[in-house]
Amino acid sequence: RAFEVTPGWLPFHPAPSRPRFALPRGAVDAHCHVFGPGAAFPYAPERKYTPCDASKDDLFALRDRLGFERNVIVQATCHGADNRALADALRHSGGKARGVATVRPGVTDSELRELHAAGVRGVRFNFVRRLADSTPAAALLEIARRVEPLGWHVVVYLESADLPTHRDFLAALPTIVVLDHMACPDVTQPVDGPAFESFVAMLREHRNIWSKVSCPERLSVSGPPARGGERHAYRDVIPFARRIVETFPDRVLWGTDWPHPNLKDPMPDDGLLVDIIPHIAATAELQRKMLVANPMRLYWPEEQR
Ligand SMILES: O=C(O)/C=C(\C=C(/O)C(=O)O)C(=O)O
Repeated sequence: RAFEVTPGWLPFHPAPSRPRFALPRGAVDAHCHVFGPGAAFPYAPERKYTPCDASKDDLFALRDRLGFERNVIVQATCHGADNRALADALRHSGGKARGVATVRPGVTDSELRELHAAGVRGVRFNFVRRLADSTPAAALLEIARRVEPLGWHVVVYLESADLPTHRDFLAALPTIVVLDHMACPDVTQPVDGPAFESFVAMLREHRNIWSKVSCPERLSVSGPPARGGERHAYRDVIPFARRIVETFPDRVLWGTDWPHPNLKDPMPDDGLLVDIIPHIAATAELQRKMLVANPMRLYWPEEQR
């Protein structure tokens, strides 16, 4: 069955460069997705966009090209709560990928066990207005309570303007909570201004709340490097990510966000995104925590190094 790709959809970069930054051994790309292929894994009828296909083989080829060893594959909203494409990618990863699924309130215990057996270790709640569905907070809390005994955590995608609205909900979650992309701060504001201070204060107050420091390309106003410009870019985002990495070194994760859903021009070179890492995690120790120790503790606890 052919799916009409959303007009203006940007496909992922066809030939990412090899990063100059050498990732530490065991590095994990802790935020990426697989899309379809739609012919085998149909996109959800309730989706808000229709992407171009981005298969597990494409993802694993990118992993090897960039120098990662493992992936955490996050269910994308275009597949709704149909986690078949995700589970298929996990099962074909040779144990090198774990997943974060989307489930609905009616999910059965056996479906949760099946997802766990495939390698799922968390659920995702999406409050970003253009992506969100209408599941009530009480139902999401119930899902969190049901997955906690499995050792799963909750990934939450929301925007900083909505943080006050969801603060109590986040505080009530009984699991580790991982906020996507630092809850999308407004990087035109000061990094020590009131808005980002309240984000930092929340992580300080709740030791179970972690943050991904990914997606500068989504958050940046200053944008990518000029053609042939310096390799590291998104200068306006770096101070925000750096502050979170240095303040909470044991509670940060990093991901490519490949294949970069809903990104407007220009599609980033994933190799260049990796080259930003030393600018947000300035020491080998901070890099090792963010890229290896933290994701291993959360997704492969049984392999604790
Ligand atoms: O992939 C991201 O982290 C960001 C986006 C989309 C999704 O995560 C999704 O559809 O699941 C977005 O901002 O549109």
